[in-house]
Amino acid sequence: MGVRCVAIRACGGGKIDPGVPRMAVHACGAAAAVVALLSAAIALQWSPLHAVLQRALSLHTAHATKDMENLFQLVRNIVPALTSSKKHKGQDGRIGIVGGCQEYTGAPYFAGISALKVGADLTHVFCAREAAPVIKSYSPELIVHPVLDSSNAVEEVEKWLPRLHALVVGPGLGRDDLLLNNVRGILESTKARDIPVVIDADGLWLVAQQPALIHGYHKAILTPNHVEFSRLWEAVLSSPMDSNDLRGSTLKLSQALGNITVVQKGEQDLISNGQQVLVCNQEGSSRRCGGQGDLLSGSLGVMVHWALRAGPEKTNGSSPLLVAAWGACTLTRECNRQAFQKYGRSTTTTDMITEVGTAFSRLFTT
Ligand SMILES: NC(=O)C1=CN([C@@H]2O[C@H](COP(=O)(O)OP(=O)(O)OC[C@H]3O[C@@H](n4cnc5c(N)ncnc54)[C@H](O)[C@@H]3O)[C@@H](O)[C@H]2O)[C@@H](O)CC1
Ligand SMILES: Nc1ncnc2c1ncn2[C@@H]1O[C@H](COP(=O)(O)OP(=O)(O)OP(=O)(O)O)[C@@H](O)[C@H]1O
Ligand SMILES: [Mg+2]
Repeated sequence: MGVRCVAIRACGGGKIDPGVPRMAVHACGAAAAVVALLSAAIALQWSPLHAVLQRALSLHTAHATKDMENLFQLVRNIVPALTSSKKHKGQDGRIGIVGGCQEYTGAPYFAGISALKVGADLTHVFCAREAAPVIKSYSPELIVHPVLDSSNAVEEVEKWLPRLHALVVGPGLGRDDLLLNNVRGILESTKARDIPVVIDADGLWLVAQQPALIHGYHKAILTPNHVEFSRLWEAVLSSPMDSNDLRGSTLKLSQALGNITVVQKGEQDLISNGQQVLVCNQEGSSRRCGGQGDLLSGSLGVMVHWALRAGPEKTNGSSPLLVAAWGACTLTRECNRQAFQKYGRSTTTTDMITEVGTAFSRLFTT
């Protein structure tokens, strides 16, 4: 806005004319714009308006900084301490990942290993038969169940559900009808047991086909990327999306889905439960390799368990799901930043996962 006013001044007028076309403004020339920028800066520096703006901006910055500090503290509050000798295996998280098919084996691996690296004790991957040996070969850390395309898939997963603290549904699931139908049954069972669920990737495809499946389930978090968000919007809202108001859109989508938590990933991650919107703009990088969303959904699976277990005193009355989502977004972006510093253009999601430990300590360990 400031630059635009300045450029209009350079055209000879002292008044701001909102009707001046941008092209006309640009035609004034770069040199004039530079002179104008300098003179406007000097003029503003001396005006009382400058003082008011300065104060408003610093107040805004102070509030934003304070909010940010608070959010970091809330995430720290939910992280389980590693000081007790009375811990048993599984206590800090038994997380299920539902995904993995013939085409996609990397995504469920990324989600599962990220959950472990963040601090879960056990990760179970429920995938299609063909994907299982491949996923197992990536890592001995994951427990892999080749059940998702079997005729009794829902029963097979139900056997494990009572032992799981959270489910991440969708990474590398694909869009095969048989698999999607089984996942529908698994989601119904998960809701009936009140288990928190993170829905990502092709799990969101399923939700876009059948929003009622998740509508109003308060332990659900959806993590759409840009395209997945638009798809969900079209499925549940009749009005066109305002792409200039992404915060408002995230809030509205959450409301339309019965106030479930929505994380719209992008240049900034926008997180809403239909009542408030949190923004995560932790520095990342411009490297947009595939799999970063899987790192996010796997991390979120653990953090949502921690946040719900910690209870509202630890999150200071804020929604535990919002706190968990903000924590997982911040962590993912920090992993991206750290990996990019080391590997630049060749950064891949595997490099980001290597950074989870140091990124987590840097952000959330006091
Ligand atoms: N190594 C693997 O196995 C991976 C598998 N993946 C899986 O691949 C399947 C399809 O996932 P997709 O994310 O491709 O979903 P879609 O098939 O819905 O495609 C989304 C498309 O949108 C594009 N896109 C994303 N963000 C955008 C933005 N801000 N602006 C414009 N375009 C944008 C992407 O390039 C992609 O082509 C899922 O099952 C997913 O989990 C991915 O997670 C990536 C890694
Ligand atoms: N333009 C951007 N600038 C900075 N960070 C971004 C940008 N777009 C996405 N991210 C970050 O990358 C992470 C994954 O988001 P992305 O949109 O790539 O998910 P995705 O498409 O589902 O990924 P995946 O390839 O795993 O399916 C999020 O933490 C998000 O904050
Ligand atoms: Mg994705």
